[in-house]
Amino acid sequence: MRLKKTVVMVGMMGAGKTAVGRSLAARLGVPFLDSDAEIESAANMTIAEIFARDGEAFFRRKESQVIARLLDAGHGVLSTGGGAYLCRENRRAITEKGVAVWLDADLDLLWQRVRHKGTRPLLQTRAPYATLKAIYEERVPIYALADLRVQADPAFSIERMTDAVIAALRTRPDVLEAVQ
Ligand SMILES: Nc1ncnc2c1ncn2[C@@H]1O[C@H](COP(=O)(O)OP(=O)(O)OP(=O)(O)O)[C@@H](O)[C@H]1O
Ligand SMILES: O=C(O)C1=C[C@@H](O)[C@@H](O)[C@H](O)C1
Ligand SMILES: [Mg+2]
Repeated sequence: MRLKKTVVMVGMMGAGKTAVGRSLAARLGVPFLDSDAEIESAANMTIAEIFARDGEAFFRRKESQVIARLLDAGHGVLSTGGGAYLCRENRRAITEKGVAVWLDADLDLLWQRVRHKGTRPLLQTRAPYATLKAIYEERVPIYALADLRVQADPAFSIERMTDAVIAALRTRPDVLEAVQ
C-alpha cells in the first residue's frame, strides 16, 4: 500500500485519534505526528499548563501553526487535537493537503475514556459529563464535514479500529494506492 496524502485523524477527545493514528502509521510504514504532542514538546509544557498560563486562544493559534507545518512535512498520519477541525482555516489546509478521517465515537464511549483523566482542560468544570455532551453536540455537525467517517466501536481493539480505518482509506485510491 502506498500513501499519497497525509491521513488526518479528527474527532472528539477520547475518540482514539492518537492511539489509532499511531497504530495506522506503523501499519502503513509512514511517520506519525500528533499536533498535541508537538505543541507540548515545543513549549515544554503540558496542554493543561498552556491553557492555564496562556489561555485557549493562544493554544489554538499554536495548533493552527503546528498543523500547517506538519501538513507540509510529507505524507504520514497526523492526529489532531479534538478542537482542531472546528477552525475553518485548519479544515481548508487539511482538505488541500490531506484527507480527514473522523473517528466517530458516541458520547458513552467518550465519557468512559475521558472521565478518569485530568489532562483535558475543557473538562475541568463542575459537571464534566454535561460539558462533554454540550461539546459533542456542538461539534458533531462539523466533524461530519470530514472526507471519511469511521465508527469507533467500543468492542474494537486499537488494532481492529486500525483495520477499519484502512478499509475506509481503501475506498479512496487517490489516498491509498494498492501496490502489487
Ligand atoms: N480502540 C480502543 N480500544 C481501547 N482503548 C482505546 C481505543 N482507542 C483509544 N483507546 C484509549 O482511549 C484513550 C483515549 O484515546 P486517545 O488518547 O487516542 O484519544 P484522542 O482522540 O487522541 O483524544 P485527544 O483529542 O484528547 O487527544 C487512551 O487511553 C487510549 O489508549
Ligand atoms: O477537544 C478539544 O478541544 C481538545 C482536545 C485535546 O486533544 C487537546 O487539543 C485540548 O485538550 C483541547
Ligand atoms: Mg490525541
